[in-house]
Amino acid sequence: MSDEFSRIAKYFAPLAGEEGRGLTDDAAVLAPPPGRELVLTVDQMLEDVHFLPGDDPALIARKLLRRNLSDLAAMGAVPLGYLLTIALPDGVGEDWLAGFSQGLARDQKIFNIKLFGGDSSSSRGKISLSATLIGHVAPGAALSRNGARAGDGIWVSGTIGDAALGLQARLGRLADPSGFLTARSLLPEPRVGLALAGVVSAAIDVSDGLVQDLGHMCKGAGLSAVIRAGLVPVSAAAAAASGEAALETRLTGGDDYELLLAVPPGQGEALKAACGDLPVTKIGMFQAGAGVHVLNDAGAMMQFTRPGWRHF
Ligand SMILES: Nc1ncnc2c1ncn2[C@@H]1O[C@H](COP(=O)(O)OP(=O)(O)OP(=O)(O)O)[C@@H](O)[C@H]1O
Ligand SMILES: Cc1ncc(C[n+]2csc(CCOP(=O)(O)O)c2C)c(N)n1
Ligand SMILES: [Mg+2]
Ligand SMILES: [Mg+2]
Ligand SMILES: [Mg+2]
Repeated sequence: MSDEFSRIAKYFAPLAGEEGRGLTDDAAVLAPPPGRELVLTVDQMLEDVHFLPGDDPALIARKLLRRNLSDLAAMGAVPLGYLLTIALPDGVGEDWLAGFSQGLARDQKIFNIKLFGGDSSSSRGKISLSATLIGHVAPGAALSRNGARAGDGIWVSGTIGDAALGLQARLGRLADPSGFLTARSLLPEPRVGLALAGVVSAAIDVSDGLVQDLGHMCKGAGLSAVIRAGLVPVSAAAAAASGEAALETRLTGGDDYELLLAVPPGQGEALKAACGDLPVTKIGMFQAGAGVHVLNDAGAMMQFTRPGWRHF
């Protein structure tokens, strides 16, 4: 395999914006857009934790960016660019790097972001990646996950549970004849670009699992949430994987990268207008109290083994 510096020059320098100085300096220099605040977020992707050995490197690259773009979406931020860190074990070849950098290039175009810089290291174990995304918002306009108020509706974008079922399919535990669930697991759709400021009182992206991430909103606001499992939007492919276990996987499995929103009464139509073609669905309400209460179709409280993904 080529060495660190030839890899940077060959695969990463062509992706860099001018802030990255051709990836030939000690750091990047970024002029924030005039009158805007910067929003910074970082998420990692580790082999065997976030992706499977042998997964397509282009899709790994794109999911790495998209997991972070989803956090910018949850903040209501416009993406600018990113820093990339990679640690590769010996054995990872040119093909992998070529595919990985092509994946980055593809999503850089789609989301209008540039590479600012990063760090490269060797790993004695598995592949380790992280991206630090930088975005911007109007001063004071960043959304918060902690701003829900009692009486706000709980709304969610898109469909929930596809990626968690898709991972089960990729592990050979579930049939996915259309490939839809697998695709949702490999390539999430971050909901960037929605004008949610002034419409929602809180926002979070669903990464760990709907129930757990809703729990963060509740804790941050000092409130409880009541949702109906039967209202949580489900894709046709996910609906085909019916049963109690599939429902629990959908509500707690994570990797959705959909937005969970607190929406004041009377703002539902404004939310739909802000989301355009992206479907948004009301699944419950915030109220006084603590914790997340999930009701089944009979109105009984559901219990789950765990509310979502938690690293040990
Ligand atoms: N090691 C760390 N050092 C400093 N801050 C951290 C660390 N890990 C998490 N945080 C901070 O804790 C908060 C919650 O992080 P968390 O990673 O759970 O959020 P998330 O990225 O939305 O979720 P996910 O990682 O599941 O996508 C964020 O403000 C994040 O910056
Ligand atoms: C191989 C493999 N096993 C499990 C999962 C599921 N998974 C891993 S971490 C995580 C939460 C978000 O990550 P983090 O909290 O680190 O940001 C989820 C849902 C996967 N995607 N791939
Ligand atoms: Mg995180
Ligand atoms: Mg998040
Ligand atoms: Mg995240």
